[in-house]
Amino acid sequence: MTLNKGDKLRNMDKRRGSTPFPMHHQTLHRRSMPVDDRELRSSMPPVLAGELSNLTRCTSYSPGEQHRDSCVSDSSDSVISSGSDSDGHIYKVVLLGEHGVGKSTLARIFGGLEDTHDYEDAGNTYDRSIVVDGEEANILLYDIWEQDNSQWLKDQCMCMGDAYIIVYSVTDKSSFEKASELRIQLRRARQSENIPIILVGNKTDLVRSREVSVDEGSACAVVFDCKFIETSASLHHNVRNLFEGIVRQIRLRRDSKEENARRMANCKRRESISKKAKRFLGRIVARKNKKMAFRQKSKSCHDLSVL
Ligand SMILES: Nc1nc2c(ncn2[C@@H]2O[C@H](COP(=O)(O)OP(=O)(O)OP(=O)(O)O)[C@@H](O)[C@H]2O)c(=O)[nH]1
Repeated sequence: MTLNKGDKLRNMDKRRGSTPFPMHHQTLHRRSMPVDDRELRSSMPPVLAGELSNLTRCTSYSPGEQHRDSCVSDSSDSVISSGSDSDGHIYKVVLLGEHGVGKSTLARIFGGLEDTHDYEDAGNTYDRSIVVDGEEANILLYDIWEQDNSQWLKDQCMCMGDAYIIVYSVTDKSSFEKASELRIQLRRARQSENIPIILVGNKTDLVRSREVSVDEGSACAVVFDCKFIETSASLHHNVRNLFEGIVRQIRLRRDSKEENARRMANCKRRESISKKAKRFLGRIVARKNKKMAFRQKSKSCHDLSVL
């Protein structure tokens, strides 16, 4: 039986119900293209307009699906604009990385579509509202990076994000090297900005095929001044921490010190006694280990809740 697009989307809605994200991660709606691309199209070389059409396949919404166009459809929210929605907390997060490292798998988990094999309709931009530290944040996650894209489109990707997730596979050394290159490109493109970036070593479940160690990953993060986490999209390990972490990193840079301190205090209040004890012991051990200055710094790249 052939399903029409509406049926497929309704099915996806059902799958979204089984998302591994916790209940408080409410899905508002999913969009498969950057919001309003008219501005972008008018400013681009004609030959690239077709390329953008492929890139941003537009998906219609199923009738019951909640719409939020009032927040997102005006032209100020085009692909290339960024930062206009900080008050509404719509954060544009862009996935970067070599082919096959797991970007789309991570994105689908985030979008609640991890069970779908209908990649044609899965789209490449996901819009979710998640609650982090007791406050809601809206994330637009762009899974549109392709090595084969034109330089112009790559440049757009480098400019449009409020935050970046650079993914490599721990089973593929060359993807790790590519991740470093991407970090350098990003630094060049956004020189004066302090953009949140998380380096992600994915596919940790493939233990026997590992080519990049945790230490190599964190050392790279320290050198490139970004955060670091290892994930297994297949096992859903650390995926939630990754997306919560990116929200925290954005907030730490965007919001006032007072606001972040208040959040921190709230979090600590909610922390269990065992977590508090762990943190306390961690601090004592770190203080005693004076020779570990580098290690301490590299450890902090694992903590996605601090700068
Ligand atoms: N074992 C394992 N496989 C994974 C993991 N994440 C993704 N994969 C698999 O790796 C393959 C590539 O994953 P994708 O999500 O398509 O990778 P991508 O980075 O989006 O690739 P491109 O679209 O080519 O850029 C797929 O077969 C996934 O099922 C993981 O954590 N563990």
